Amino acid sequence: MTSSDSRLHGSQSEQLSKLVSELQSRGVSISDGILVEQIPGRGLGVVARRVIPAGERIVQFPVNALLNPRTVKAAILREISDGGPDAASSIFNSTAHTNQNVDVGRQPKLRPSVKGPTRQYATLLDSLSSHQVLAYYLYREKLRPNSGWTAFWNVLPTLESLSGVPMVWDLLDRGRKRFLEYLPASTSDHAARMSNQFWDDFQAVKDMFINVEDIELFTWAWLCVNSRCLYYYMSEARTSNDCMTLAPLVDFLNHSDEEHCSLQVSDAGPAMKFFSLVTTRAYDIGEEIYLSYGAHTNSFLLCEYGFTLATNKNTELDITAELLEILKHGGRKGSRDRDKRVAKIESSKLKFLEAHGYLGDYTLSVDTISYRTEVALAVAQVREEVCGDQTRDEPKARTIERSQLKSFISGASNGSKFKTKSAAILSDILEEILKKSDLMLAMANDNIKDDVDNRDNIRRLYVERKNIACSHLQLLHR
Ligand SMILES: C[S@@+](CC[C@H](N)C(=O)[O-])C[C@H]1O[C@@H](n2cnc3c(N)ncnc32)[C@H](O)[C@@H]1O
Repeated sequence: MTSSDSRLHGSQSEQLSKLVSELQSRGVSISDGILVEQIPGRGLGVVARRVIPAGERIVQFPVNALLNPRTVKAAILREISDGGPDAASSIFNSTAHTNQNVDVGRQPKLRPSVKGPTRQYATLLDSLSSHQVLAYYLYREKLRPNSGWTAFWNVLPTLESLSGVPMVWDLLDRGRKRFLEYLPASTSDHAARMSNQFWDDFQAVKDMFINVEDIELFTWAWLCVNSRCLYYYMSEARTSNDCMTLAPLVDFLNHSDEEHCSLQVSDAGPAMKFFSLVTTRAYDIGEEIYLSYGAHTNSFLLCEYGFTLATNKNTELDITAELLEILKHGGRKGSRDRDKRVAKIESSKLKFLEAHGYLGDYTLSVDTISYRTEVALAVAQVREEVCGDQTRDEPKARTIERSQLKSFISGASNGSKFKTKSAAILSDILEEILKKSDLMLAMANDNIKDDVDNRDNIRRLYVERKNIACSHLQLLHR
């Protein structure tokens, strides 16, 4: 692997060469067919410097050279066992041992290999999520002049170049907080969930370790982990969210909605386990090599990674906010048509949906309506009492309607009874979405003139919403 000096500024190119040497000294094999380049609009990326056939292993890591909870916890514990109690007190808060916030229930089985004085620290580390432990490790190592991974930290994006992520607009502002007002509701909900998770993680890390004060540095570390980790199964993981690994260099691959490469784990016996990046198609010289980060919509990509795709085959229109509004209040004030069609309802409809596992996540793809959405549309049109418990003296019509609804939810009927009204409610929602999208597009154009990248990302979200709304309106009015 070489770096293309012409397109990387001097020090970055030097750091990249150092990173490659560092990786090779850790047993990582890197194909001579790739180079890292600056790609307009995408930061650094990986490019083919010769023809690469499908099936070529372009990077191969011995698994102990990866940066994941298993390897970083082991590194911290090694430091403690080599340095004794002084080393432990230079890492852990003295209150961490007694901290009531440590959720004992979340601890996985202790690794039997961890014995003796480091065992209590292993227990503490195991109480953190993978994201927390990795973000802490990046935070800490970035500050250490003698870190074994300095060359890696030095080629990671700066916090400023991660500022496409809406969570950062809120956290650090820098004149961008106002962009949040232009996001569709489902995207701002996603950004808010991420912010909450970030603050929980920051608190958990501050509670456990000393010297975690610099919010900007922690934001950088947390976002690097969030946007660069790959899926890697570890038996001690509590959930798939814990299966996170950093694989320096592989993390320079940008995302495409097409599959171009795959990640493989091969096991050739003890101490011979490898994590590899393998091409799944051929590449010509100069072609960028991509990895699919998953079947993600632009809204998801923006929130988690800070970019959107000009064309994305994973499009989706999220109407959760609009439909919940109807389920809660029976539509907006002044929409007489809808008031006629949708019964006035209170939260019993939401309770009913929750009890049946259908509360929230209402989406449409270009040509299909998700089943969850169909169920919510059916619930939106029935009378409130239908969603309550059956009473002894209730009218027969209500009992029949409830059983029709339940039979649709359970899949025993096709819900044809609800179709006409569902179409009318959906049509209203989509017309509103078209109007609102036009308004937001105009406002984003007028008010975000100074930040073209963020403006264009926001614009794409509304263009996508409009396209799906139009396609469904055509289907509904056919
Ligand atoms: C795993 S890193 C990929 C390497 C990254 N470009 C860099 O310079 O380090 C993921 C980040 O790359 C950028 N990125 C990835 N795919 C992209 C794409 N298709 N278009 C624009 N930016 C992309 C986003 O900033 C994302 O958060």
